[in-house]
Amino acid sequence: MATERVAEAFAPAKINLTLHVTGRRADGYHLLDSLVMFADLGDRLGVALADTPALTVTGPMAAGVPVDGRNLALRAAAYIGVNAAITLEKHLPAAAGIGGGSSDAAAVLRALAGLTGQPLPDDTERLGADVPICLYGRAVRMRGVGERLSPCDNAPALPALLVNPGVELPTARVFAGLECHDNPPMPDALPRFHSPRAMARWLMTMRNDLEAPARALAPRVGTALDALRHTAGAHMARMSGSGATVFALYDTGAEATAAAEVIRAAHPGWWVQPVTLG
Ligand SMILES: C[C@](O)(CO)[C@H](O)COP(=O)(O)OP(=O)(O)OC[C@H]1O[C@@H](n2ccc(N)nc2=O)[C@H](O)[C@@H]1O
Ligand SMILES: Nc1ncnc2c1ncn2[C@@H]1O[C@H](COP(=O)(O)OP(=O)(O)OP(=O)(O)O)[C@@H](O)[C@H]1O
Repeated sequence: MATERVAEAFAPAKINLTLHVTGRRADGYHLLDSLVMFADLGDRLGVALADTPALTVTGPMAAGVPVDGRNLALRAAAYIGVNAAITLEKHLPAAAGIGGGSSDAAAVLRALAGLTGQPLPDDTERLGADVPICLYGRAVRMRGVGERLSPCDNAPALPALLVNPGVELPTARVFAGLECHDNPPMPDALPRFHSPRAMARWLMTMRNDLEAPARALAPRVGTALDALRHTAGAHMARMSGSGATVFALYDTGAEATAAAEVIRAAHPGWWVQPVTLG
């Protein structure tokens, strides 16, 4: 029976600090080895049990987000067979490599599990490759196509700047542009990270294998990476996921905020957000 109770849920941006493409399955999906952390910035949802499914999308990044059955927030509720009325306040750009739709889906699954007492479902990667990591919600290494998770408990909080240069990159097109599908994974054992600087130094020796095809499709990804690398205090800059969002890492939040001002002044149309990753 329908109730008025609304569960509030937060859907943080997912950042792939590394993304090694290590193989390809028979169905065409790629095997990955990726270290993921989450930002203190994300979409905000309200979820209530209802007689029929409903979705309202608002917020600064709502333009162009589907409001019908294509929306992953609605698909997540349908996946567990619950009718839900969902409000989605969009703060993350879509098709941006930071897991917007997957994070919304994970937030809906968590909220509905709380409202109904049902356990979280298995096989959530069928909703989207990033849904299992978004359900996990904190620093994690993902392998396979995203279903093999190992905790990364020793990562320090990382001051970071996220920049999206205003170009949507469909994930499938970026994978299709990969020249080599069998690249080396990260080392079996990850080091212990004692500080943001130590972690950034190690991350510099790792890769995002999707960066080259994304830059070829959208040269503005390269422009944004160059701009970030030139900001004061930036240890490293890399693309997240299949792009086009890029990030840089700093020692302090003050450095990330100062860098944000510099980038905003030079590129007023870009989405620029200082955050902390955890
Ligand atoms: C690249 C990542 O963002 C890394 O976190 C994710 O693996 C992608 O997650 P996602 O956007 O939820 O991806 P999906 O919507 O499941 O897949 C979109 C398309 O990208 C390609 N795809 C995706 C994931 C993967 N491991 N290999 C692929 O080849 C497939 O063509 C797929 O049809
Ligand atoms: N809740 C949602 N928020 C944003 N886009 C959504 C949502 N549900 C479905 N979509 C559709 O999914 C497409 C991909 O958007 P999404 O934000 O999930 O990006 P993504 O780059 O695939 O994320 P990632 O690859 O990091 O998982 C969008 O173009 C949009 O049409």
